[in-house]
Parts: sequence; structure tokens; C-alpha cells
Amino acid sequence: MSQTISQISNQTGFAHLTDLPCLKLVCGQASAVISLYGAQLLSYQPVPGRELLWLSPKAVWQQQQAIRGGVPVCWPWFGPAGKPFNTSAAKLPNHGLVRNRLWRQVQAEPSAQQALVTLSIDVDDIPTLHNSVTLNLTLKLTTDTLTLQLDCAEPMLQQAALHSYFAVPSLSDTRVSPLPGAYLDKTLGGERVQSTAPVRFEREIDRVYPEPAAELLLESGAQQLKISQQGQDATVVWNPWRERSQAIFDLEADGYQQFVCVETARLDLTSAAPLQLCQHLTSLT
Ligand SMILES: O=P(O)(O)OC[C@H]1O[C@H](O)[C@H](O)[C@@H](O)[C@@H]1O
Repeated sequence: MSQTISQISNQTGFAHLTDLPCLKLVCGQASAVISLYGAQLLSYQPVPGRELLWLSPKAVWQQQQAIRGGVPVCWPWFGPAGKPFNTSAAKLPNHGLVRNRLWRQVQAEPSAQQALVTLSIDVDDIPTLHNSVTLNLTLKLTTDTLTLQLDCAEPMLQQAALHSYFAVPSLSDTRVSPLPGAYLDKTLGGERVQSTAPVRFEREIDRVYPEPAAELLLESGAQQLKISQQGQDATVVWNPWRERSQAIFDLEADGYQQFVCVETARLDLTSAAPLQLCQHLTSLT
């Protein structure tokens, strides 16, 4: 029998969120921490001490707050709840219903090659449905790659995003490529912009890129991260920059210098279908 190099254990607290219920996954030198609140991945270190994700020092949990950082799960809508979800102009949370709820662990399998965990949540208050729907997030850690997979078997109208906050050593020297030559600019009310110029993080960036490549490279200084995606019809790139950050209570004034979000998203609302959305992260440095 081959030697088991992976482990999965319960962990109470992560960083300053000292009472947060979490699971820690280890595979060889690699480790990851996921919170049961929001099924939110908070840490991915391909080797000890090299953190690829960013978590705001002002992040909070409970009291309906979503944790600012890591990989929030947005579902069943992305952004503000519009049509078809908000039928009665109710006050519904940004990015759906599951970022601020406790999920349950349904599978935890350490093996020779990987550590695998599945968290699950039943949601019975989707405004467009009368039944309860189950959403699963599976996290798979191997010695060189971390995979997040979000599944919903219900053939329904649903949007989703794996809203990853990546730590960047140098925002001014950060590049994401390849990106399509056209995007919807949310800072311009969703206007379609045609541009092949590389994205530069020198002001607020909030862009939806339809038809993105399956494999992206995030480079910042000497750091290189491969982001592979499946099931997506859009990649969202976000950095709030200085002015916007001031309006976000759980961001420090210069916090925006430390991260970019590169989000694997399915935003289509024209067809009712099951969901499977994946993001694979591999550090190349
Ligand atoms: O503040 P949140 O609800 O976490 O949203 C944070 C950001 O998420 C996405 O990247 C959206 O494109 C942005 O418009 C939004 O500001």
C-alpha cells in the first residue's frame, strides 16, 4: 500500500477569526483551510509559508456578513439580485444566499494522492422556487494543485461564481492573461468595451469578460499562478482601488493594494440547467 501523505482535520479559527469552524487539508507540503461558514476557502499554501489567497484583516463573520477574502461562493445569483430572482423588490443580499450560512461536511477522504472534502448546503428560500435545492462544494488538494468544484444538480436558472481573492506582492506589476478583447465594464454601468490592452490595476477595475480562456495566468512580480477553469461563461476581474475601498467597511484603506479578484463565473440566465463550475489553482513559482 502506498503511503498516505494527506490529512484532514477540524480547526477552530483562522487568522483573526478565532471562533470560525474550519477544516484543514494537508497533502505533502501543501495545505488549505476552508471555513464551514460560506464553504469559503481561506488559505492555500502550496508550500509552507507561501500564501496564495488574501484575507482582509477586517473580515468578520456571523451577523449576516460574508467573509472578505479567500474564495467566496456566490450563488444562485451574482451581484445584486435582479430579474428573475427579485420578484418583489425585496432586500436580498449581494452575490446570493450562501456566503453567510453554515454548510455541513458530507465527505472527507484523505488518501495517498489527495485530500478531498465536500461541503453541502440545502437552500429552501430561493425566491423563484418552492422546493429546497442542494449545493455542494468539493475541495481537492494534491501536492501541486488545488481544485474547487461547485455543483448543483437542479436544472434551474442559476448564476454562480468562485470569487477568488488572490494575494499579489505588487499590484502595479500584476497581469492577468490571456483575457478576451471585449468586456462589460461595471464601472461604466455595464457598457461593452472593446480593448486588447492588458488590464492594468491603476484605478477601479470591475470587468466581466464573456467567453474567457480555460487557462489564465496571474503574474505579480516574480509570482506566477495558473488558474484553470471549467463550466464558466465569464471571468470577472475586480479590484476596488482607493476611493471605492473607503466605502467598504471590512477593507483597510490600503487593502486594495494587496489583492486582485479573478473570478470563475457562470452568469447566463437564459437557460435552466444544472451547474458545475471548477477552478484549479497551480503555483508555477
Ligand atoms: O462586496 P461584495 O458583495 O463582496 O462584492 C465585491 C465585488 O464582487 C464582484 O467582483 C463584483 O463584480 C463587484 O461589483 C463587487 O463589488
